[in-house]
Amino acid sequence: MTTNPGKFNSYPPFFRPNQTVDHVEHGSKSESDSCSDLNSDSVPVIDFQLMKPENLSKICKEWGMFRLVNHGIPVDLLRQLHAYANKLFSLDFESKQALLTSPMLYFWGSPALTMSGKVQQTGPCSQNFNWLEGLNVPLSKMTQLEYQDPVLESFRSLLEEYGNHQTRLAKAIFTTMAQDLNFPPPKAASYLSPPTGILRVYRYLQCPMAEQRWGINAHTDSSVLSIIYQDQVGGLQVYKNDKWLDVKPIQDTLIVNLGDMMQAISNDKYVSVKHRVKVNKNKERISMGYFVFPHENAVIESSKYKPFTYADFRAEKELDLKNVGIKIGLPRFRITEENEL
Ligand SMILES: O=C(O)CCC(=O)C(=O)O
Ligand SMILES: [Fe+2]
Repeated sequence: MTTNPGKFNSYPPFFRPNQTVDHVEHGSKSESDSCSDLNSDSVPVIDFQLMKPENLSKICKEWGMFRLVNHGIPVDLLRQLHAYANKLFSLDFESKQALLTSPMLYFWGSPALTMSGKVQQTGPCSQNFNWLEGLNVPLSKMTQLEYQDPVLESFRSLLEEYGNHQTRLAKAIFTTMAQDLNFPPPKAASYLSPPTGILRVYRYLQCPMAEQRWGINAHTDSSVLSIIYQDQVGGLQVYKNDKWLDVKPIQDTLIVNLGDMMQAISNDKYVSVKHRVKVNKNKERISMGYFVFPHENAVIESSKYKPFTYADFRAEKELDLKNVGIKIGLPRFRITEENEL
């Protein structure tokens, strides 16, 4: 493999090849790697222009995810965003730390951030690091600032445009789901709150021991909906029929994942899909995801869960990450016979 010697200056020191040699022997991926017989072409596809409750219903119940085509996000916008993300991530690590601060915040090692934007360490062991770096971009704050740096300002304005498209898609998809689930309109309005929308731009780093590390470990998203653009490198997998299935990159398509909040508000009719991201020995991967949540204080009422708000869910998740090292998520709120007694 020929690598540009300066290239690893852009990596957080922990992930530079000479730094990681001594982690090789320790630990391995703990999640089962049995892969699905399903062909990755079996990922369901929804045409945004033809979306109807009856097309979405079965897919949301059985898969909790789908590929979205005909979404109307200009291909040129996706290309430009990818190019800018690549340019910014290629800066020296120290420059990224200095330049990319709140509200467009640079982080690395885990996608789990606290409310104040710190990475939540999930235990003392370096094996728990995810092989990624990212930018956390709260959309509500993107219209209120103007960067002096021209590259950053162009990126900000492209992200704002991308965020507007993603918000348009999320509203339309959620409205169609709300029709399928027969939500009364006021409930539907509190369960999807566009001002909570955030973007996550990730660069998954080249990893010399790709077989032993994860880009992101298996998880479900906490969101109502997540909409992901991935480049052509690949690595995203979803869990279906007890096996892992590759979600093959297909140019200019998006991946929609249903999150935990969607599962809860649908009273478990829909599922929050388990997924993970593999890393690559020779290539970096860029993805740009949008995540949207319920209104913070909207009480989620259903027969399967104790009434709770997204704020309760987030607080519980932060505690579990700190104390148990993993997100427990919905089971914390589910009514079990034990809870009922
Ligand atoms: O990068 C991806 O394709 C998925 C990212 C993801 O699962 C997440 O941020 O929750
Ligand atoms: Fe995810």
